Amino acid sequence: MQTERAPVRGTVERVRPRDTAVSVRGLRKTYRSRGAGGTARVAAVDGLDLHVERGEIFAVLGPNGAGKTTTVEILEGFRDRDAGEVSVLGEDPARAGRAWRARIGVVQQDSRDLGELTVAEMVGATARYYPVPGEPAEVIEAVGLTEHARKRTRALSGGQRRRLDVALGIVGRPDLLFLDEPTTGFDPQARRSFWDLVTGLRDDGATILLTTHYLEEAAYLADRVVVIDHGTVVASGAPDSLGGPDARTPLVSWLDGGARRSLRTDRPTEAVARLAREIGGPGGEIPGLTITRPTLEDVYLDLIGGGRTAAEEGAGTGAETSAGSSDESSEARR
Ligand SMILES: Nc1ncnc2c1ncn2[C@@H]1O[C@H](COP(=O)(O)OP(=O)(O)OP(=O)(O)O)[C@@H](O)[C@H]1O
Repeated sequence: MQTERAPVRGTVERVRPRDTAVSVRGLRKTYRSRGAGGTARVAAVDGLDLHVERGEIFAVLGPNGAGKTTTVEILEGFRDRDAGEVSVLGEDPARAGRAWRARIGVVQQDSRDLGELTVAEMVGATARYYPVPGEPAEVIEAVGLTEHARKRTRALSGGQRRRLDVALGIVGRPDLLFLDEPTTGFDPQARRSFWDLVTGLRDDGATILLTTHYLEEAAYLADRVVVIDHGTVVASGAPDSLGGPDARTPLVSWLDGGARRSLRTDRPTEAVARLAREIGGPGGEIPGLTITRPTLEDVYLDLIGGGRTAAEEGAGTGAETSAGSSDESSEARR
């Protein structure tokens, strides 16, 4: 369990465990689905464990159908589970009451049916459900909808509707905010301001549980990520350490007689110096040299079995590298 230093009166410090926001053990959910061949059972969530600490942004990643939305809906109290222990802000969502719900903010995957109300009316009406809501005009400003505040919600664009969903999710000033693919349809600028908004909420003490297919979003926002596939956890950790240290080993790549060659090494400077001596042109210039460090997306794709092929990495030939006899610990020919 992670700990934080908590100052105690005087000069003595003690170590205390951080609070838990969400705890899940052995979660299971099976659906019946009807198809041409009769009724089949789909294990959407298959023995899932999660631990989210208060005050962190926690991202749940996984391919389509991995079980993310089912899991999140169970945590939100909107879906029953078949088995497993679930605690959200100290309560079981299947039994929690109105006071618990007022502490939870939800932005679901699908936009709500919005109808005739204006943005300002909708946010104002939603605020009244909560004991200590945010100021509607400030919330509308925070999601960048001020100039559309008097517009009827049915007249909003897709990205503007999504921003309104976010406004409705945060207007109750939740302790725990669920964001299920919140930035789908956002333009790049809106996505950036949304990221600032989310980090601001975290800095104000909220816990955020985010599902997203945008890996750069998870890399930017999340304190920790979990990758799930077929309803179970395949990896978890901080975005920059997911998959273990070898997963981020840099790739040095260059052209040799027209063929692209590459070398994985945790000492790229040394490899480049050797290449410059051995195959470098005038001034030691190495043709087509690139050095890349795998991104969260690369690591994710490897974890779920959709990693880059040698061809995608530009190796093509599988030829041995001239630096291939190096003693670099994590060398791999591509
Ligand atoms: N109401 C339902 N009835 C039957 N099967 C369902 C139902 N909801 C989800 N499933 C199935 O359960 C599995 C997990 O679905 P879920 O929506 O939780 O995945 P997801 O990770 O959120 O996917 P996506 O990234 O596409 O949103 C899928 O195989 C899906 O087809």
